[in-house]
Amino acid sequence: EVSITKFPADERKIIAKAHDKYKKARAGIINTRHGQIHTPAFMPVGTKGTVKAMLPESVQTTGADIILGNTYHLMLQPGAKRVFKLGGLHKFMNWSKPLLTDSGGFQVMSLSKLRKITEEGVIFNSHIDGSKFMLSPESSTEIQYLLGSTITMAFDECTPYPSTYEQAKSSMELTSRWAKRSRKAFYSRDGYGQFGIIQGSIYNDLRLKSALDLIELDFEGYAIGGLAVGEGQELMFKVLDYAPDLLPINKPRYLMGVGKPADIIGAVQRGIDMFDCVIPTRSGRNGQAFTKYGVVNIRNSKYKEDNTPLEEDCLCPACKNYTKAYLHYLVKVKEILGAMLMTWHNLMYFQKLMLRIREYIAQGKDFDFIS
Ligand SMILES: Nc1cc(N)c2c(=O)[nH][nH]c(=O)c2c1
Ligand SMILES: [Zn+2]
Repeated sequence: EVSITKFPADERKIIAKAHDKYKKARAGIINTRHGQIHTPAFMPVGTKGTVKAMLPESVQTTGADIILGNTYHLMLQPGAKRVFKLGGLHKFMNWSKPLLTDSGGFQVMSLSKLRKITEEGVIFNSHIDGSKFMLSPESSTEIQYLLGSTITMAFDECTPYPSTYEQAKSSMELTSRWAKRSRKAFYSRDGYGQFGIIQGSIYNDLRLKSALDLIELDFEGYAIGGLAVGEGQELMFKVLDYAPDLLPINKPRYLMGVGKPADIIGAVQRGIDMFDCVIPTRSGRNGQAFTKYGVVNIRNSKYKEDNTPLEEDCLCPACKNYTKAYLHYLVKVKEILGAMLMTWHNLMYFQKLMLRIREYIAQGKDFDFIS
């Protein structure tokens, strides 16, 4: 069963003693068929069955307990049936720990050129060769089963921002109907779980209705969708000031697509347990390193003769064995090693941040740090 195991009662009392602002923060363990997930957790994005520029064993050294795979990409290439025949995504990509796959709906809307939303599902043309596909609650759930996902996401419609109340209402109602069909199509097994995704945009009554609809389906966990879609941090936090409280306290809460360190800290303070974002990997490949001194744009010429590491106390290979001057050079000349080292550092930075947050919560200490 995918369940969140909270700290023993006396440690919970410590958390409760923490400053009000932190009272909703919680640290725990999600137990799954592929191992434990220590929360709050950050999931590196492994879009096409690989965390770009990283070996899976390198991802493991950063401290990641779980990575995310994208159903849309994997269903197009190499195809879910082929991955199943080859032993599933864990074996295919040599990652034995938990895997969460998204439902594919979000990426269909952002990547495929031609698509049509119907009650049945989304009909779309592959962005690769234009061939026609249909993604529905049933087919998305089956594809994720064939991939062997530890945590399957229900098929939803991500309500765009901004949306009128009426638009958000009808989109949320579609997500509720699709959630019911996704839940029916899910093959329930010990140690595997399916998460529902609540919508409702910035409207609290719609968020409540969405939560009530999905709680009825008794998912193993719940995601908050429709955020990190351009609304900005202030509005996102305004929704997070109440939305996590609408969800079962004993089940994991996953904020999709978030985010920068400050976003993560603010969301943990509001009761979120899980995160995924391309920022550490994508920005690493683009030459941006997250450090305790702030973001370092390594392409800046001021680093071309800087013989110091990105962070003197970081244990990643980039910091242990190389200098900013070398990273500057590699990224400038577009050497693959540059992308590898910058990605490795950023993933290590994000996992260190999550580890520190978990420690501070367990000790009932305030954690406003973002370094
Ligand atoms: N920011 C977001 C990122 C995401 N991957 C998703 C998603 O996959 N589904 N639904 C969502 O609402 C959503 C929001
Ligand atoms: Zn480092």
